[in-house]
Amino acid sequence: MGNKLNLKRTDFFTYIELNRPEKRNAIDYEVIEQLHVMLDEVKEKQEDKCLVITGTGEDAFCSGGDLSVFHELYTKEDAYQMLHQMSRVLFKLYALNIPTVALLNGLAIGGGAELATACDFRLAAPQSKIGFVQGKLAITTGWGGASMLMERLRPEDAFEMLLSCQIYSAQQAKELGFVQQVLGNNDVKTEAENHFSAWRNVPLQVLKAYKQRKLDRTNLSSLKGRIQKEVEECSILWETDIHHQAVEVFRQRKR
Ligand SMILES: CC[C@@H](C(=O)O)C(=O)SCCNC(=O)CCNC(=O)[C@H](O)C(C)(C)COP(=O)(O)OP(=O)(O)OC[C@H]1O[C@@H](n2cnc3c(N)ncnc32)[C@H](O)[C@@H]1OP(=O)(O)O
Repeated sequence: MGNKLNLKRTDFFTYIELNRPEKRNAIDYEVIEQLHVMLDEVKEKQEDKCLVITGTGEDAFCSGGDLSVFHELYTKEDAYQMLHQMSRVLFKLYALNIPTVALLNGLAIGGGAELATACDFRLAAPQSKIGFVQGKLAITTGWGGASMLMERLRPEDAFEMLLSCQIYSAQQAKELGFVQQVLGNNDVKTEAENHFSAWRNVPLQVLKAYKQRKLDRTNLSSLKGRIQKEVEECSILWETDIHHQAVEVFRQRKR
């Protein structure tokens, strides 16, 4: 079996690619652990200029937590451990010292939408769809995505996206300000690299300085506290029968 995550570098872009297309790039424990390691590597490596998070294939960017594994988490204490670990990954990504891009090559669902929210920019292939569907599973965003979404969008639009649990087209997500650009039909990485071509000539120290100015707009310790509350709230909901039943419906749907 291949790697569940790939780290690749071109002359300008550093890619972290989720590589579990058979599970719509769902995130399990190993992926969480590898994301921690890779983000530390990117932060410490002095030459990386722009981090792009994407998924393998054309179906999915990321379908959120791996329900074939996480359905075994039954109590709030069990759920907390996993949710807390992944919320730390997303905070690390949010606060990374270089610009970050979520390249939506397909569906970004549940925790996949949270992962996209942690990035500075979201570019979407035309077939992409985005949904904070957690409410349909009788939980809330458990990785800190709601707090980050409130920072990224007008609070009313963020609130609407979260409450509706709706799956939005790339174009609808652009209208809400979640997606900055819907890409054309060519290879998604080529499209994204063309979109950011003007950045190539900008010195790394300038890119890093502007990223810092962007981060300065957010009180990061306050954001961390809000994310912590989100993790705790989701852990409590995770324990309920209604959540376990909803996950079971998903797991049994093809049997
Ligand atoms: C845990 C944290 C929490 C958070 O904080 O946000 C979450 O992320 S909860 C998880 C939220 N995600 C979901 O509820 C998505 C569940 N998946 C789907 O709704 C659909 O699979 C899809 C993503 C809309 C794609 O639909 P479709 O294109 O029709 O493909 P399939 O449904 O046939 O899926 C193909 C294959 O992938 C497996 N799969 C998909 N998503 C997950 C997942 N999240 N976890 C584990 N496995 C997943 C799916 O089971 C299929 O495999 P087979 O059954 O073996 O064919």
